[in-house]
Amino acid sequence: MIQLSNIHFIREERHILEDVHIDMQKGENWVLLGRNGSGKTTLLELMNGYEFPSKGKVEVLGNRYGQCDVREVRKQIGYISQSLFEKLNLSDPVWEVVATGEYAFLRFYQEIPEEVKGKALDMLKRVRIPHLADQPLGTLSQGERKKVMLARSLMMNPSILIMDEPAAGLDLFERERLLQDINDLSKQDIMVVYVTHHIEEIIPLFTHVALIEAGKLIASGTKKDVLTPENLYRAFGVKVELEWFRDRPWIKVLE
Ligand SMILES: Nc1ncnc2c1ncn2[C@@H]1O[C@H](COP(=O)(O)OP(=O)(O)OP(=O)(O)O)[C@@H](O)[C@H]1O
Repeated sequence: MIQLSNIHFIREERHILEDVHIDMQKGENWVLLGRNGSGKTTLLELMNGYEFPSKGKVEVLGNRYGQCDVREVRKQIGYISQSLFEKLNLSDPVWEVVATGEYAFLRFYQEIPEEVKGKALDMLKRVRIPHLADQPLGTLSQGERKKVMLARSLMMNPSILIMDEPAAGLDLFERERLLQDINDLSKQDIMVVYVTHHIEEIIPLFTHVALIEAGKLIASGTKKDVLTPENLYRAFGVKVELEWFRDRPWIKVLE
């Protein structure tokens, strides 16, 4: 569903990505894991067609970027990021913010059809915040805001859902509630691509991990193959021990 081949991304004489290959197949859900500034968000921008590689090939849902209308491909991709959140209007009621996802608008300037409103309310039920439907977006907690983004991105029934550090800034309770909603996506026919630097966010939904350091791929493949103390040391420069509990990896720092 997403193929990145021989990707190089050079800006201002800096090699930000170097010879990256990742092949994401249907039925898989991926985590891109790596330190701050390793190139994770840049990879997401390439998948969305907001950036183009200096060299290499990006193919998404059978469309080769550069030879297709990227806007058409984007209609099948949900993207959750802080920069998108910042474009939303904090005074709009939550249900309306969710409803805008149906058309990939940022705001409505005309009446919203009843069926779209109904669908938005259903999405809010799905992420367990139906009681917040009429509240202005700006009054919500950080965790609730992330759930609104998730509900909004599901409105257009995407084939791929890309999330850039959705759990950043959440406390343990809020993080686990959000991760539970994301894990529930396993019931749906949707590929999830998730960026984080926190290993414990690799919930059972995720099947594969790409580990990246300074723009280079250290390893990519099934999570049990990639998440070894050796690979994590290469990516994070910290010696760790790793333990699997309920199909989630937990780490102990050794030094
Ligand atoms: N258009 C650009 N021009 C110059 N430098 C860029 C550009 N885009 C990204 N970079 C640089 O590339 C590096 C990788 O950035 P990126 O945002 O992809 O990292 P990241 O792994 O997502 O980091 P974080 O976890 O901190 O969000 C950073 O050092 C960033 O400053």
